[in-house]
Amino acid sequence: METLEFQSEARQLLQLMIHSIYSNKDTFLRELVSNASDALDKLRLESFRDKDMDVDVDDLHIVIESDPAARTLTVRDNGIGMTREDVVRLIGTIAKSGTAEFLKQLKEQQQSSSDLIGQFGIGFYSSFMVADKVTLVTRHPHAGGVRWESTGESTYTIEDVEDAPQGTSVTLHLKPSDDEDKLPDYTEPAKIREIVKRYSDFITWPVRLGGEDINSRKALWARPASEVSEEEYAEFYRHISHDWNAPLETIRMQAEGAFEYQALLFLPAQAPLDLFMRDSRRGVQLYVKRVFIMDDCAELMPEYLRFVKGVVDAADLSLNVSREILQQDRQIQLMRRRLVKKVLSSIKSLQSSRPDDYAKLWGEVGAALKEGLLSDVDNRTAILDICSFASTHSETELTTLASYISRMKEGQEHIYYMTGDSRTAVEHSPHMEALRAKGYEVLILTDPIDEMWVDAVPSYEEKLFQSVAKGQVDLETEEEKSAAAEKASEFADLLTWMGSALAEDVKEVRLSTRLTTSPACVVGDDHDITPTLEKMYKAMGQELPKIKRILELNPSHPLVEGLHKAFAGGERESLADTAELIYGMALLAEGGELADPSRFVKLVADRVQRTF
Ligand SMILES: Nc1ncnc2c1ncn2[C@@H]1O[C@H](COP(=O)(O)OP(=O)(O)OP(=O)(O)O)[C@@H](O)[C@H]1O
Repeated sequence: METLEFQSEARQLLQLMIHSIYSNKDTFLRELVSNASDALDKLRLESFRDKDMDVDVDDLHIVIESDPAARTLTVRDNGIGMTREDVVRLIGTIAKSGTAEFLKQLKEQQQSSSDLIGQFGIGFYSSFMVADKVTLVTRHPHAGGVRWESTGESTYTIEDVEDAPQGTSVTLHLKPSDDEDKLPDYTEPAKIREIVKRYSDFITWPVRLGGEDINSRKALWARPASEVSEEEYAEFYRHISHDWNAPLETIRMQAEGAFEYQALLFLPAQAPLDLFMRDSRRGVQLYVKRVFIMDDCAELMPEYLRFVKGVVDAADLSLNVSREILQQDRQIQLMRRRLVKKVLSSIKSLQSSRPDDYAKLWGEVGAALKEGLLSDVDNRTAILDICSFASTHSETELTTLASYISRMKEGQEHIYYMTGDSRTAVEHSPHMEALRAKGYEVLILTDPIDEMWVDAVPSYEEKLFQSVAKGQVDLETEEEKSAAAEKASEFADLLTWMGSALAEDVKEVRLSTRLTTSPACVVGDDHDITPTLEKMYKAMGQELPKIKRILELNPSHPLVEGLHKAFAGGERESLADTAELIYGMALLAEGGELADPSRFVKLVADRVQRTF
């Protein structure tokens, strides 16, 4: 027998379970039954793939046994089981992405830890909410038996056993029942039956207690919608999503005819913790005629809809279907197209019928949805329809593009936006001045993905998207235009000189029509990438050639007027420093970074000194 230590994250989670703050302790049984059901799915699948595997798959089931005298409860399955290595890896450590983040959040907000536990899904470890010792005996078809035991403290024991049956049994040595601590007597058959009915009724495998099947095993998606209760949907959602919250919306679909399928999909009330982590995700499961085939079926749901959970049951596929076959199957592609349209249209109807729920969903998964603007060109308009953005129209409320357009000023041709790191940075950026002065509304885009899609999506409802930090701002009247032309010729020499003084950093210096109070700002050409995007590329390790933008000066700002005068008076040497200072200030004003901050500070210090 060997005694091993739990990995430190695992130990922390176990402590959390032992001193559980989660009030609904019944859920431990759901987790064990759910794991057993997964193990049975896996064994059946393996037996399809590996014809030589010598296991009996005719009577796959889950058995629950209780012993009131010994105060034990056992959940046993004859599924895939685990090898010794599996046990050490799967039960002794937590490889799940997001664990570290989860534990951090938990430390930060002790209050709502039960919600967080729910979101993370603690699976097997939840046994320690109700047991002071857990024994697991398991055997994988290709390996010998293993016995694992722990009290949930820092260590566990593991040993080989001779005569373990195929599959896994988990025996809980229950803590004494205690009404005050909301710990019922889990050895009582009525209690067990009630929990299984409530949480696991739809499990496709029989769950047996005292020789009797206690779950109805009816696939929810095969039952008439009118007969399935909200609560049943919610439990099923929890089973497949490992989210302990109820779903925000349930979507059902059915197609008859040449290619028959049924789909039961869910939109989450809370984003999965791993939404923006690339490795671990569980999306839509594929079933064929009620038989589980695979998890996370990428062929059924595009990546940007990875928060959609659920089941698709296709009648006309082979049970042996592989990812390769799915990828090439035209019917699957058609089906996926319809599923995507259905999800997008469901979100759209949520938007009009339950705006608060829509807003909640958008807050949770909007940033993922926007990825679709880049990857799903066919549905671009449908995605734009359901997008919401912060805007200068309201401090707190988001706006849809349709309502932006409804507020557009007479003669306004563009949907103005500005990207940046934060709302404050965008609002205070000099680029906004003229638009604010003229009363135009500007969308404030601060998600990293915004930097990308704005370059790819030209318009919405025939209105072009226009960055306020790029290109020239349109002038409205003839007077404005001729006044600007006059100023430009007045400043021409200064601009040329400054252009060459700053040639390392900018490609042009020109007068601005967008500034009212700032002396200067830096703008891009229409097709230049923005500084934020440049930063993102750098963070991903991509070296880009130096991007030079355009420095715009505000000719009515006293600083620029003074510069103009000094230049006309023949001053050059100290003006080179001034030019550099103005460029640096423009960068800082938009929340950008200076190439050489210490040099900038020195120039400022020099100037300030001279004022004493
Ligand atoms: N009855 C079982 N038979 C075979 N393997 C099992 C069984 N129970 C657990 N396992 C293995 O141990 C792993 C960890 O289980 P655990 O319940 O902690 O997490 P999970 O089911 O993967 O996810 P979640 O925490 O979201 O429920 C499982 O993924 C599975 O591989």
